[in-house]
Amino acid sequence: MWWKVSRFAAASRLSRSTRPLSTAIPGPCIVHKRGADILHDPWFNKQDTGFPLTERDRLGLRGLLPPRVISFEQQYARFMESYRSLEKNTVGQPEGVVALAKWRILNRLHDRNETLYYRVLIDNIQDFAPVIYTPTVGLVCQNYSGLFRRPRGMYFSAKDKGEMMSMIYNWPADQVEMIVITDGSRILGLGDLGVQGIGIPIGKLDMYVAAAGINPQKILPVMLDVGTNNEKLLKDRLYLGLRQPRLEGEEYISIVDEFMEAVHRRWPKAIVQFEDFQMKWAFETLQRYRKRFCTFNDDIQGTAGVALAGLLGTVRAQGRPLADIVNQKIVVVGAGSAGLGVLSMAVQAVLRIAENSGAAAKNPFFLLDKDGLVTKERKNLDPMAAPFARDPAEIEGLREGASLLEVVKKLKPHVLLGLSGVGGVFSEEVLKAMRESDSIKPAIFAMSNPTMNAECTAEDAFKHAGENIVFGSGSPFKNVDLGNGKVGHVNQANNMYLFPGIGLGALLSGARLISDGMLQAASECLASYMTDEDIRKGILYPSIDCIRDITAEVGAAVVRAAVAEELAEGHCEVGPRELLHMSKEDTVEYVTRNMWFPIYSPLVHEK
Ligand SMILES: NC(=O)c1ccc[n+]([C@@H]2O[C@H](COP(=O)([O-])OP(=O)(O)OC[C@H]3O[C@@H](n4cnc5c(N)ncnc54)[C@H](O)[C@@H]3O)[C@@H](O)[C@H]2O)c1
Ligand SMILES: O=C(O)C[C@H](O)C(=O)O
Ligand SMILES: [Mg+2]
Repeated sequence: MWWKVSRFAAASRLSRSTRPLSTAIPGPCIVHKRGADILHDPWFNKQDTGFPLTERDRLGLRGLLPPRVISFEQQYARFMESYRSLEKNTVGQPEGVVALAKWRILNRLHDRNETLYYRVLIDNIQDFAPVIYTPTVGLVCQNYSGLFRRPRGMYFSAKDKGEMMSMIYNWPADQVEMIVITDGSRILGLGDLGVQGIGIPIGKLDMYVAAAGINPQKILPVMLDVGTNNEKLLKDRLYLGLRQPRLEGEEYISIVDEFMEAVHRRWPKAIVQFEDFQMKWAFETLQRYRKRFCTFNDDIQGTAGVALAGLLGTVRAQGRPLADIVNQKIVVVGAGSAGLGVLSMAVQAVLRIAENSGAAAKNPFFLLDKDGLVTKERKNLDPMAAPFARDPAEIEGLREGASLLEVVKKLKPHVLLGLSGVGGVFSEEVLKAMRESDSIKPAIFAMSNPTMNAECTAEDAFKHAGENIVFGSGSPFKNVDLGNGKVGHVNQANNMYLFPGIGLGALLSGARLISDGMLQAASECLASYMTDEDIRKGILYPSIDCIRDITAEVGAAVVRAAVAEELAEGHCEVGPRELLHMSKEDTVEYVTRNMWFPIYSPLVHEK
C-alpha cells in the first residue's frame, strides 16, 4: 500500500508515530454549504470524484459529478504520477523554470483540494518543502504579481486604516489559531518585495500544517501592505500592492497596532508570528507586543534557537563537553535581525553553561556587518549591535572594520556563521583560511536565503575549507560527494526546525505570551535531539523527513516550559491543572494527539 512505504513513516526516528492509524474512522466534519459551493471550496472538496454516493445524496451533489467514485489513494497516485512526469519532462530546462512549474502544479492542487495537498506534502516533505518553502518561495514572491490567480490569506493596507476591526470579520473561518504576518520589507535576502511578500506567510503556514499539524482551516496568512520602497515594483504596471513609498514612524506603527488589536478582538488565543520585517520594525514590534499578545518574531527568535542548537552541536562534534563553548571562537557575519537575534540568545546560553559548569565566562563571539568587524570604536554604532561590539583592547591585532578575511586569518575561528543575506561572502580565500581553524572540525553555516544569497555553496565549503568541516545552510543543498565513498553532510540550518513547534507549543499550552524560557526550551530540545553518533558524523539537525516528530518534541518542551513558568492557561478541554500533571511523555503524547492529519472526513450538512 502506498502509505505503508511512505518515507515519512520509514524515516521516523521515534517508534511513536505522529500518523494516526490508517484503520481509524475519521470523525464527521460539519459543513454549512451544499451542492456546487462544496465543490468550489478546497477545505471540503474531495477532488470532486472522491465524494461517495451517499455523501453526494446528502449534500446535493448528485448529477453534478461524473458517476465513478475515485478513492483517495487513487487520487494521490494520480497526482504523484503527474508530478513525476512533470519532473521528467522538464529535465534540462533552466532551474527557475522547473522550480516554478513544480510550484504551479502544487499550488493548483492547494487551490482545489487542501486534504490531498497536505497529504502529499507531508508524505513527500523532503521533495516538496523546497518548492512550497525556501528557496522556491523566494522566486514566487519575486514573480507574485504575474503569477497571481487567486488570493490566499488576508491583505490589510495603509488604505484600510480605521476599518480593520470590521475587516477581520470578513475571514470565513470562525476559529483561527495561527497567523503569520509580513510587511514584505525584507523577504529572505531579496529585500523589499512589498505586497508580493505574501508568499512567505503562505509558505510558513504550509510548514505549520505539514510539521505541526495545525488544521489548515485555522491558519491565516497576512500581508500588511504599507507601500514599498522598491523602485522596480513601483514602476511595474502589474504590481498588485499599494504604489506608494512605505509608511514610516507613527503612521506605520499605528497600522500594525490596529491589526494586532483587531486580531486579538476576534481571536484572542491566536498566535501571531512576525516574519521578514526589516530589522528596525522587527525589533520594535517584538518589544511592543511580546508582553501583550501571544507573539514571536521568527527571524529573531526562531533563527536564534536553531543557530544555538547548531553551535552546541559543533562543540559536541569536536568531542568536547558543552562547557567548552566558552573556549570557541565564533564569527557571526551579519548584524541584522537574524544575526543579533542569534547573538542575544547565544550569549545568554553561554553565560548559563559557564555558570552551571563553573567555567570562567568568556565571550566567544565576534560580529561583522557590511562595514567589517564591529568594535566599540565604530562610529554611529547601532545600539542594537552595541552589546556585541568587541573592545579593541581584547582583540589584539584586529582593528575596527577588519575584513572577514583578516578576521578569519587572525582568529582561526571554530565557527563561521553567515546571516548577511549576501551570496558568496564566504569567498574561496575565506574558506581556505578556515583550514587553519583551531577546531578539529571547523563549522561553516551559510544561513542566508534563498540559495543564491547563501554565503557559500556546500560544494565550495567542502572543497576549499576541507573535508572535515561541519556544514549548514539555510536553503537546502545536496550532500557533497567527497570521493572514495565519503560524503560531506549538508545540514539545513533553517528556522523551520523550530517555529512550528514554538507556535504549536504556545497554542496547546494556552500561554498568554511566549517567554524567553519557552524559546530556550525549544532550542535545547532541538540541540539534544541528535545522538552523539550522528553529531560525530556532522549531522546536527534531524532529517526533514522527521519534521513532525521533532516538532512534537519541541512543542512538548514549549508546553512544559510554559507550565513551569505558570503561563499556561490550557487549551480547549485541557486545563492548566491537567497540563501540570502531565509527564514529559504525556505531554509529547498530548501534542501529537492534537496534530491534524489529512484524511477525507464524512461531511455532514448543517444549516
Ligand atoms: N536560515 C534561517 O533560518 C534564517 C533565518 C532568518 C534569516 N535568514 C537569512 O539571513 C539573512 C539576513 O536576514 P536579516 O533579517 O538579519 O537581514 P538584515 O537586513 O536585518 O541584516 C543583514 C546584515 O548583514 C550585514 N551585511 C550586509 N552585507 C554584508 C557583508 N558583505 N559582510 C558582512 N555583513 C554584511 C548588514 O550590515 C546587516 O547587518 C537573509 O538572507 C535571511 O534570509 C536565515
Ligand atoms: O524563510 C526561511 O527559509 C528562513 C528565514 O525565516 C528567512 O527569513 O530566511
Ligand atoms: Mg524569515
